[in-house]
This record gives sequence, structure tokens and C-alpha cells, in this order.
Amino acid sequence: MPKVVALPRSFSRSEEAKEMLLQAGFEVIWNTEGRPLKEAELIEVIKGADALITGIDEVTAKVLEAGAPTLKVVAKYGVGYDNIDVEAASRLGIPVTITPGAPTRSVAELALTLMLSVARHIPQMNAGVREGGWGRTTGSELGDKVLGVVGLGAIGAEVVKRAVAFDMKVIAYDAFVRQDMIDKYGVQYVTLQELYAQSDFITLHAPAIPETVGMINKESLAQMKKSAILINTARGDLVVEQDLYEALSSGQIAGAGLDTFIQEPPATLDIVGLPNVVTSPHVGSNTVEAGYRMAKMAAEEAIRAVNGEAPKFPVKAPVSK
Ligand SMILES: NC(=O)C1=CN([C@@H]2O[C@H](COP(=O)(O)OP(=O)(O)OC[C@H]3O[C@@H](n4cnc5c(N)ncnc54)[C@H](O)[C@@H]3O)[C@@H](O)[C@H]2O)C=CC1
Ligand SMILES: O=C(O)CCC(=O)C(=O)O
Repeated sequence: MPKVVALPRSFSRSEEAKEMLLQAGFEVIWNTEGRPLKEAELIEVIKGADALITGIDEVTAKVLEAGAPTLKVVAKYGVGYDNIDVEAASRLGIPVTITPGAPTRSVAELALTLMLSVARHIPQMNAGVREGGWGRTTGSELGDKVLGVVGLGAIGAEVVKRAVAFDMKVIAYDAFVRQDMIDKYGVQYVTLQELYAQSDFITLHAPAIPETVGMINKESLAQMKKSAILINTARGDLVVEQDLYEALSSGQIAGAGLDTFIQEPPATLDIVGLPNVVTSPHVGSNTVEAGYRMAKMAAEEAIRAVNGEAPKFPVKAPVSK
């Protein structure tokens, strides 16, 4: 009986994907920890598995080597695969797949939620009212503001669509220019320096790769407006957190909305405790709808691999942290 290890915390909510795996004759090993697994835990659980469905667990070279004798696929439940050592997988002949498009709308909606929450101080006022207060703070509108999108791929494009509906002007930085974004939404492509200098809101939607790790640092923060609000639903690694903490504390920028952190949960509460910061615990794709789509697509990849079929959405380029 083929064995699939299904680790994403919300995978088991998807009855359809569960049923698909059972119908395909899989023995399914679930993650009962309620959190992503560490390398040592994964090394134990991966042994003898034919397929691994993973969220943001530590799929290192050692994990892949432990699974290599039987492992036929690592199916990412989601799209950001920086938690998987793709080079090692490739060396061991194990395909890595993702679920493109499945989390897109959910992450875009969260990015907008964080923009609005920071601009209108919603969590802070909510906490005050619940304590019997009536502290009304003055927020700012999104309308007529400049939104800078770093990484205009699937999620970035959905954010643009929504931002335009809020009457925002959108500028973007990406190596690939999408003519449809220019034609349909009036997006203007600019350099990173121009994006930092001109944006009222900056939203990150690029993958964590060597070129982007640490891109939000002392130097880039110094180029931003004092009124700028930074939104990160991409990966914590894009940001030098100490530099962001200092920029937010000193008024170098006005606020931040953060869904992702270098370490999750964050190593210190410094940033998340600031009054001008709104956070969420890496839940960009954590909706019922995105969960169903990601689970189904990842389950299909597991089944394809066990049947000896080619993966549908393999990761092409090796990516390192
Ligand atoms: N918070 C959450 O729960 C989730 C976070 N994510 C993150 O969002 C990221 C983006 O996802 P998608 O839009 O689906 O991916 P995508 O592959 O469709 O888009 C990524 C875009 O980033 C661009 N890019 C690559 N290198 C860049 C660089 N150096 N500077 C600027 N742009 C660059 C690419 O050209 C591409 O247009 C994922 O890599 C993942 O890290 C994804 C899903 C859920
Ligand atoms: O598995 C998760 O909980 C998060 C997924 C994610 O961040 C991604 O799709 O890149």
C-alpha cells in the first residue's frame, strides 16, 4: 500500500482531497502536532513514504535523503517552496511540485486586509473598545495613494486588481513586464529605488530567493516616505527584521502589516509589539477555499507520482534560502 505523509495543518479539512487519496489506495499519515515539523521530526516520519505533501515544514537535504529510497514526489501545498531543498531533491531524482494559483486570491485579500487595518488602526481600536474605551484614532484612505508592488506575479496581480478598485495608483517592480497589467490597470513599471521613494504602501509578493532575501533593510527603508506602510505576506526572509523594527520605532516609516516572519512564531516580540504594526500568523492562504484548492492539487500530484505519471506543476529552478 503506498504511503503519503500529509503535513499541512489544514489539509485534513479537505474531504475531497482525503477521499482522493483513500480511493487511490494510500495509507495517509497525518501531522498531529498542529504545527509545521522540524527536520529531525520529518526524518522519522518520511521513512518508507511514497509521497510527501508539505506546507512550510523543514524539508532539508537530510530529510530528502532519509526518504529517497521510496519517495516519488514532494508536493508543496502552496506556492512558496523556499522550505524545500530543491537542489537536493533534484540530485536525488525527487520532483518537487507546487499548486500555482490555488492560494492567490486568499493572499491578495489578506494583503488588502492588512493595508486597510494598518491605515485605519483597526486592531488597536478594536482592543480599546473591548476594554470599555472609545479611543478614536484618525486613519488614512487608500484612495489616490500610490501602491508599490514588489513581484507582479499571480498574487501581485490580484492585489493590483483590488487596489485599482480602491482608486489607488499602482507602480511595480519585477524583472518580467506584464503588458496586461499596464493595459488593464495602468500599472507603471519602475526601478526598485523609484518604487521605494514614490510609494505610500509597499506590498511584497516576490519569492524568497538570494536576490530578494534581506531586500528590505536599513538602506531601502531610508529611501521610503515617512508615511509609508509596508505589507509583507511573502516571506519573512525578505526583511531584515531588526532594521524594520528600528525604522518603525523611529518613525522612519509609518507602519507595517506582517503575515510572515524569519522565524515563525517570531523569535522576539519586538516588532509585533509595536503600536504601528498589525500582524497575522502566516495565514495568507489559510482560508477554506484556498485550502480545498491546494489540498486537491497536491493530492493529485501525489497520485500522479505513485502511478508513475509526470508531475503537472514541477518546480523548475532550484531555489535557496
Ligand atoms: N503568506 C502566505 O500564506 C503565502 C505567501 N506566499 C508567498 O507569495 C510569493 C508569491 O507567490 P505567487 O504570486 O503565487 O508567485 P509567482 O511566481 O506567481 O510570482 C512571483 C513574482 O515575483 C517575481 N520576482 C522574482 N524575483 C524577483 C525579484 N528579485 N524582485 C522582484 N520580483 C521578483 C517573479 O518574476 C514573479 O512575477 C510566494 O513565493 C510565497 O513566498 C504564497 C502563498 C501563501
Ligand atoms: O502551508 C502554509 O501554511 C503556507 C503556504 C505558503 O506560504 C505558500 O503557499 O507559499
